[in-house]
Amino acid sequence: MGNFVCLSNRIAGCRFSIHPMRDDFIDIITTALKEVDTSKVWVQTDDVSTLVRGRIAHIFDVTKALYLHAAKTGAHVAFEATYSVGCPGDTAGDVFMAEDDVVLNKETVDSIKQETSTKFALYPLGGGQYMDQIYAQIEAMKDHGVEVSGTHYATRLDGEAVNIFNGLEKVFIDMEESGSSHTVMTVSMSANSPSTKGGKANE
Ligand SMILES: Cc1ncc(C[n+]2csc(CCO)c2C)c(N)n1
Repeated sequence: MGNFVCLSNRIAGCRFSIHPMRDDFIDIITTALKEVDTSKVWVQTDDVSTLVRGRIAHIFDVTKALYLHAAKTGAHVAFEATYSVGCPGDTAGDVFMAEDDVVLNKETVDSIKQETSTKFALYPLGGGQYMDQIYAQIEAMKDHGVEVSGTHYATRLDGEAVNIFNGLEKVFIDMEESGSSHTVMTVSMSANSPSTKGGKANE
């Protein structure tokens, strides 16, 4: 994301899966992986998920682009991701730390309109005031033009996927800048779902 300056050189990463609910799911996943420029992250895809590691700006740029390329096919797409920065048990390997925060996919991706339902949960690890940090970041998400609502164990975000990813990136940057030693965030997204938004499956 180009709008924020990432002050940290710490390794960030995201392990995520995209599940398109359509017969051509292989094509949707593999085409999205080819369409996205991943040259500023370390990337590894296997039969379960894809792992990207590098600077925060590129981790969000690449995951946002992959989600949007898959969702723009019109298929019902689910995205499950765990973002992490500053893991004390981490190794310095399996990473590509680009020389700058100049992102490679923003220009092609930020014009894609894609309404998206999201639930995210923030886990500031290793600090005492974790509930205050979580509440502050939920409040901050309201500055990104998305609808923010509470639910059990997560916060729901409804709006444009680009705004949601940008807001989540800002959450991560803020956590880094406030000195959090290790931050984890889980994200579930759904695009083009045939279900009623916010409706309960058992109703
Ligand atoms: C982002 C992401 N990476 C990997 C997979 C696992 N996966 C399931 S089907 C398929 C294509 C055929 O091999 C792959 C790679 C996923 N679902 N989403």
